[in-house]
Amino acid sequence: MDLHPTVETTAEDIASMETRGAATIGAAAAAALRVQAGESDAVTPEAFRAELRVAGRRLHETRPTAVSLPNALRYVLRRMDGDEVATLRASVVKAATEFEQRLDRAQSQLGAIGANRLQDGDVVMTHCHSTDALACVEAALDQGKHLEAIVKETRPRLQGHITARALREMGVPVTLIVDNAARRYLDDADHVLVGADAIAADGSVVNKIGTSGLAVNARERGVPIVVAAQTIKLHPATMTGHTVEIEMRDEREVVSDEDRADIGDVAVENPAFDVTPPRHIDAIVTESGQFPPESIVTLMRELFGDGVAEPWVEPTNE
Ligand SMILES: O=C(COP(=O)(O)O)[C@H](O)[C@H](O)COP(=O)(O)O
Repeated sequence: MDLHPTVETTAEDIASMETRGAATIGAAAAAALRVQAGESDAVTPEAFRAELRVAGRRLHETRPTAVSLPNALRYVLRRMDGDEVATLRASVVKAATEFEQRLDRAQSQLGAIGANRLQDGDVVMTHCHSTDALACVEAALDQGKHLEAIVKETRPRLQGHITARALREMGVPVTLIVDNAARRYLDDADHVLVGADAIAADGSVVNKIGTSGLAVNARERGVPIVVAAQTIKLHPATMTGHTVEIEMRDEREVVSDEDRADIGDVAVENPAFDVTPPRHIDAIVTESGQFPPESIVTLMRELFGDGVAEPWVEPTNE
C-alpha cells in the first residue's frame, strides 16, 4: 500500500526539523492524515483503516519526544468511524480539521492567560522557539503592555533566531545572547518564558536542551519561570509509569565533519531535549488555566483518563 506523497513529505520534514516545534508538528501530522484519508483509493473499510494506521505509524516514527505528535494521531485516528469507506473518510477529515481548529483556539486561549502574568515594561527571557510561549507575549502586547526580550540563541540549531525574528516583527526590542550568558542576563529579566514538548504526570517538563539548566539558574536568581503549553503537550502515558524518550540527534548538528577531522576522534552527544523537575517551575499555563506543576496531573486525568490508546498500531485480532 502506497502512502500519499504528502504523508511521506510531512514525515521527512518533521524528521529533518524542516517542520519543527511541538504544536506545529502536531498540526502537520493531523493535516497529513487528512490528506491520506481524503485521497485514499481504498475500496474496503478494512483497507482504509489499515492505510490510515500505516500513515499514523509513518508519522509517529519521525521524532520521539514531542507528545503533541502521538496526541494528534490519537485525536484523529480514535475518531475514525464508520462501516463504509465514505463514512470512514469523512470522519478522519472532520477529526483532523477539528484538531487543527482546537490547536489555534487553545494557543490564543493560553496566550490570554499567560499574558496576565506579564506586566507593562517586563523583560522576558526565552529559550528555543515556542509558539505557545510567544502567544503569551503577543496577547500581552494586545493588552497594551510594552515588553522587551532577552533571547537565548539555543544551540545547536539556533531556534532562538526564529524567536528573535518573530519578536522583532511584533515590535519587541530583542537582545540576542549565547546560551552560556543566560545566568548573567537573568539579572535583567522579570520572567523566563518557555514552551514544552511533553509534560509528565509529576509536573516535569520536557523541552529543548538547556531548559533545565536555565530553570535552576532562574530559581537561584529568583526569576519566575513559566511554561506555556497547550494540553496536547500533556503526556498521558506518564500516568502509568512510562517515561519520555529524549531524542538524540545527529552529531553533525554539533560538530561539522571538517571540525571533527580537526578535533580528532571524540565522542559527540547531541540530546535535543532535557527534563526540568517541577520544583524548578513556577507555573504551567494551558488553555484550561494556570497550574502549579505538581497539580497538572489533575488536568491530565480529566482529559486523558481513559488511558492511552495507540490507534496507529495494528490490532492483534486482525
Ligand atoms: O523544544 C522546542 C522545539 O524543539 P525542536 O526545534 O527540536 O522541534 C519547543 O520549545 C517546543 O516544541 C514548544 O514549541 P511550541 O510552543 O511551538 O509547541
